[in-house]
Amino acid sequence: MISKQARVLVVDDESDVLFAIKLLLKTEVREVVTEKNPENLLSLLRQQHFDAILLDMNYRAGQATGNEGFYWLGRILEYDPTAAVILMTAYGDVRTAVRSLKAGATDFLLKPWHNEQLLQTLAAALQAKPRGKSGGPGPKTLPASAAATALLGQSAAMQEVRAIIEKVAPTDANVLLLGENGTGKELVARSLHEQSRRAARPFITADVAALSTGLFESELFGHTKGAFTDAQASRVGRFEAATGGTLFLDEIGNIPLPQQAKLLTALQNRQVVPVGSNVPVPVDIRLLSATNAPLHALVARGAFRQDLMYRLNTVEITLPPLRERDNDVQLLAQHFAQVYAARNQKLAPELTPAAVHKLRQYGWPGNVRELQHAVERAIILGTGPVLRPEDFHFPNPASADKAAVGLASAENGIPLLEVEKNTILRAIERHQGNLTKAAKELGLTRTALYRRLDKHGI
Ligand SMILES: Nc1ncnc2c1ncn2[C@@H]1O[C@H](COP(=O)(O)OP(=O)(O)OP(=O)(O)O)[C@@H](O)[C@H]1O
Repeated sequence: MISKQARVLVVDDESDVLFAIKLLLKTEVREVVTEKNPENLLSLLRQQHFDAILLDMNYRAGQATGNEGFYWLGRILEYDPTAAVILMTAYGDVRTAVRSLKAGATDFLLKPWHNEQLLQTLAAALQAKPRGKSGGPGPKTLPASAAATALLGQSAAMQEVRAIIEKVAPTDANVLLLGENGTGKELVARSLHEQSRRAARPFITADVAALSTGLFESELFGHTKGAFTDAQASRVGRFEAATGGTLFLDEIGNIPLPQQAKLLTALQNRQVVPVGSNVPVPVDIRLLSATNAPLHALVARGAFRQDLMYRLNTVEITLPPLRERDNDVQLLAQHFAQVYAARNQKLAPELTPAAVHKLRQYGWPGNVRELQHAVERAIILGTGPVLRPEDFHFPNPASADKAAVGLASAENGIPLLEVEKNTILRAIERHQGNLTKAAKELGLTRTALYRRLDKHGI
C-alpha cells in the first residue's frame, strides 16, 4: 500500500501524462507535484523533499534513446543518492530496463501503464527506500555527494573567496553573496553550509524574486489549513523547514519594499507567523542570501531597505566575473570537459592551445554557467580526441570582445545610456553607497555625479 504521507514528483514533457498521473495519485498520496521541464528538477529537489520521483526518459520529439532520462537520473542521484526514482518510457525494452536499474533507478515503468501496475511500482519503490519523515518542504540533510561540488579556481580572487569561506563557514554569521549571474553564488552558499556546524541539517533555498506577492508569505512563513482558497492543508514554510540548518534566499535584491519589511520582521524576531495563524513559530536558521543586483546602489536610491541589508550582510562576499579570472577559464573548462565526457561515455578530450586562447579571450557574460554549457555542447557535438576553437560557438559574437562585456556587464547590446547608468551603479556599489568616493573613481565632481543620478533616475 502507498503511504498516504508520500510526496511524489512526476517529470514528463507531456501534459496529458502529468494530468493522468496526478489524477490517479491524488487520492493515494499526500502531494503530487508535476513538472514538464527536467531543467527545473534540481531546483525542485532543493526546495522540497520527495519520497519518490517518476521520471520520463525522453524529452525531445523523435528521441527514444532514453539518454536524457539517464542524464537526469544521474543528476538526481548525484544530489541525493537515496532518491527513489522510477524511470518511465514508451520505448522500453529489457536492455533499457536493465541499464536504468544499473544506473541506480529504483524501478522501471513502461508507457502506456496500467494504473494498478503504476500504484504497485510506486508502493514498492516507497518501501524499498524508506526515507526521512514526509511533510514540509524537504527538511532533510544535504547528501554527501552534493558536498563534493568543489569551488574551483586558482585566481587570486577565488583563493581569497575560499579563504573567507573557511573563516566564516563555522560561524553563524549571515552572509550576503554578490556577483553577476553564473559566478557561483549558490555554490558558495552550499560550501558555507557544508563547512558549517549545521551541515547535517537542511539546506533550504528560496528564489524570492520568483515568488509573487501572494505567495511570498505562505512560501516563506507557511500557512494554516483554509488560510486561503487553495490551502487545503497546513504547510510549513521555508524558514521553518530550514530550522537547525541554513536558509538561502536567492535574488534578494528584487523583492518589493513591503516584502522586505516582512522579511526584516521575521529576521529581527527570529520567528515567523504562518499565514492564517496568529501563533508565532520560533526559527533557528543561518541566513545566506545572494543577488546580482547592485544592492548598495539600491539602498542609496531607497529601493532596498538599509536596515534589512545590514541584517543580511554581516559578511559580504563578492564573486568576480569570469572575464576577470583568466587563469580560471582553462581550469574550469578542463574540469567541465572531464565531467561531461564521463557523462556521455566519452574519453575526456584535451583542449588545444588555440581553443584555450579563444575561451580566455571571450567575455563570458553568463560567467561559469555559460562556460559549463559551452563545454557541454562541445563535448556532445565534438568528434575528435581534442577540443579545437571551432568546437566552441558563442551565441553573441559581441561578447568575444571582453572589454565591451566588462563595460556592458551581463547584458548584451545594451544602449550607451544604460551602460553609463550601470557603470555609475557599479561604482556606487563598490564604494558601498559613498557618493564622494564613487564620483572620484568615475572622474566626476560630486555635482556632476548628482546630475547623472538625476538623469538616470537613480
Ligand atoms: N568556481 C567554480 N567551480 C566549479 N563550478 C562552478 C564554479 N562557479 C560556478 N560553478 C558552476 O557554475 C554554475 C552556476 O553557478 P551558480 O548557480 O552557483 O551561480 P550563481 O551566481 O548562483 O548564478 P545565478 O545568479 O544565475 O543564480 C553551477 O553549475 C556551478 O556548479
